[in-house]
Amino acid sequence: MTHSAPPTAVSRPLLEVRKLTRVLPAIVPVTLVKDVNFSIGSSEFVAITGPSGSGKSSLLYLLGLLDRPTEGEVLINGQGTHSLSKRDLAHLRLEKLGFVFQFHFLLPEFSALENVTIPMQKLGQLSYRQQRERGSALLEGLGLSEFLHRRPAQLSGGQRQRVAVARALANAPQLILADEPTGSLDSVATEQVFETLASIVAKEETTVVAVTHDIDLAERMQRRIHLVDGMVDYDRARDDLVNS
Ligand SMILES: Nc1ncnc2c1ncn2[C@@H]1O[C@H](COP(=O)(O)OP(=O)(O)OP(=O)(O)O)[C@@H](O)[C@H]1O
Repeated sequence: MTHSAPPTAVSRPLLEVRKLTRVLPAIVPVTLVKDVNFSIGSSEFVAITGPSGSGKSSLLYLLGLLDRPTEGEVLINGQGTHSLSKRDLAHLRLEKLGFVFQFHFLLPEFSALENVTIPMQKLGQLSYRQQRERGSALLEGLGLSEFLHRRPAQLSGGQRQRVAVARALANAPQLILADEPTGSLDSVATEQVFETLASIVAKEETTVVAVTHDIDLAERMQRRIHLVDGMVDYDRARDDLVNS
């Protein structure tokens, strides 16, 4: 049920989903996501919330083009994605999307800086020197200038997750998708990572969509899409923004 209108009507939204449905085939099919519709514009900070098993991660995987819907589609900058090949989807992900997961998934044998340059190497648009410069600037911008050459094991949990955020920003994505980005962190590191994501939205003109169980964090984001049983229960702007 929709309790109030989404905050912005955008003519050509960054991300749009129409009648998005994902059913797992089985003797008794499992519906992960059902008839989900919304649009998300630039520089939005959106929480996806809902009870355990409500389909939050499944929805995020569909938004990130890591899984394909059974029905409906995901549009990025107004372009449909359903007919793209695996290779085209991979390129679109590399160029337009950044991912942050609950666990950092940094490569342990590489330094923070090397981890951040990996997506740039894959995209192949910058020289080695440019990659190092951009990687250093991203890490410095996230308060990690002293840790460029440290390996993940030499960093705290919050520092590792901020390196993962810098890696997600490597190719200047329009959209960052985060699945429980603070789920494995203590309260101090949670605050650092949250502030990092908020600053990206404010400064980089990047949209962040984050699945979270943390209702206090969700209420500090600009918009909340709440799922129940794979469906949108409500999609609303933060109250103080609605009333401002
Ligand atoms: N591969 C699978 N096979 C069978 N059921 C699955 C599969 N993947 C997900 N599910 C089920 O689909 C539902 C939605 O899962 P999903 O992980 O998207 O929910 P969630 O809201 O992210 O949950 P949580 O908050 O616990 O991480 C759950 O009931 C889950 O058990």
